[in-house]
This record gives sequence, C-alpha cells and structure tokens, in this order.
Amino acid sequence: MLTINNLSLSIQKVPILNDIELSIEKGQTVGLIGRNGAGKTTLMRAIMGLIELESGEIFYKDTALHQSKAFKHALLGIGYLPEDRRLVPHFTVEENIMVPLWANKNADLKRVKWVYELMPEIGRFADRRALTLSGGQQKLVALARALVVGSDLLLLDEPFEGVAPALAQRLMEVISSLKQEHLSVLISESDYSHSEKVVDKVYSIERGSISTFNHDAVVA
Ligand SMILES: Nc1ncnc2c1ncn2[C@@H]1O[C@H](COP(=O)(O)OP(=O)(O)OP(=O)(O)O)[C@@H](O)[C@H]1O
Repeated sequence: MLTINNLSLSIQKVPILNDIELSIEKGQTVGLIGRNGAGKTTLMRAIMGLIELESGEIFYKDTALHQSKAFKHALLGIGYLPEDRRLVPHFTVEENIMVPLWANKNADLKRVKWVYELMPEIGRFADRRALTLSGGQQKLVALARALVVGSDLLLLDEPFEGVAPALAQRLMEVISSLKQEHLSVLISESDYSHSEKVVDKVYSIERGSISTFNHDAVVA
C-alpha cells in the first residue's frame, strides 16, 4: 500500500536520511523506532510531501507521492499526527478537528461522527480551546483530526511522547482498535515501550538509515 524505495534527503546540505526502504501493507501497523535525532520526523514529513527528496520514490497505491502536492494527502485518505501536534491554540477542539475538512469538498461528515464515537472523551471537551488542554489531551485531539481524513493510512509521529500513563493507555486502546477498521498505520517511538503492543512489524532507524527490520514483531 505504501512503498518507499531508496529514499535519501539532505537538509541544508547535511544528509539526514540515507537509502530508506520501507513498506506498509493494507491493515498493517508498522513501528518506526529510533532515538531522538534518528530521522523519524524527517521521514514522516517526507512521506507527507513536506520535504523534498534528493532521490528515491514513495508510492501510495498507484500514486507517486514524491511527485504529488502535500495538500493532496488528505484527499487520498492519509492522516498525519505531527510530533508537535500542530493544533491551532485559539480554535476550539471541534474547529481543530474540522480544519482538514474545510478545503475538502468531498468531506465525509459521517466519518467525523465515527471519530467522536471512537473517542467519546473528545466530545466532552469539544467546545474548549485547544490551548486549555493538557499535552496528552491535545495528542488525542490531534489523533482525532488525523482520523477524520486518514481513512486509509495514518502516520503517527511519537503519539505517546510526553503523555501521562493513563492517557497513553487510552491512545493505545484507540490505535489498537484501528486494526478492525483495516487502517494502515505507521507509528514512531523512541523506545518501543508502547508501540510494541500493537505493531505487526518494526523498522529501527539509526542516524538516518534503517538498521534492522523485524517482519514479525511480537504482538501482545
Ligand atoms: N530543519 C532542520 N534543519 C537542520 N537539521 C534538521 C532539521 N530538521 C531535522 N534536522 C536534523 O535531522 C536529524 C533527524 O531529525 P528528526 O527530527 O527527523 O529526528 P527524530 O528521530 O524525529 O527525533 P526527535 O524525536 O528528536 O524529533 C537530526 O540530526 C536533526 O538535527
């Protein structure tokens, strides 16, 4: 479903990603595990079309994502939870969740309803401004926003980072439940402590290169 071939890129002439090969099949949850600075965020941003590649290809179904504009990703059913959440602080939770749909004429409002059913706690603070929420609650909202457009593929960049244990557990439940929806998920983490429970296979990334690849992660 998503195939990355020989992807390399530099930022300000410094090589950051080297010859990355990665694939995700439909319905798979895939881990991308590496320390701070390993290149996880850069790879997610490259998949989202936010950084230009130096070489290589990214195919999503039949679409060459490396030749596609970033705004098209939402139309293709790809949702993204950035590491820093990127909520609009003065918008309400509901407005933040709706932002990706504003530019989408084919927006599926049934999907918004489904997201609220999947995460009922979001409905309880729908009218609050994003800046009044805890970091963990903001991650839940950012996940809801990613799910509203991410009907096929979700890119989750360190969803558990800085989140209190109870909310991390809740995020984990929601992410685990996505398997029933046959969503494909790429989830990055620095130490594999949470994603271990949900992933089907794992890539380790070290200094911009995939160092190991375990096709059959142990799923609890
Ligand atoms: N805009 C930028 N300018 C210069 N260097 C950058 C830039 N973005 C990323 N880098 C460098 O690229 C490398 C990979 O960073 P990246 O953020 O992708 O790592 P990461 O695995 O996501 O780690 P973290 O969890 O710390 O974000 C780091 O050495 C970082 O300093």
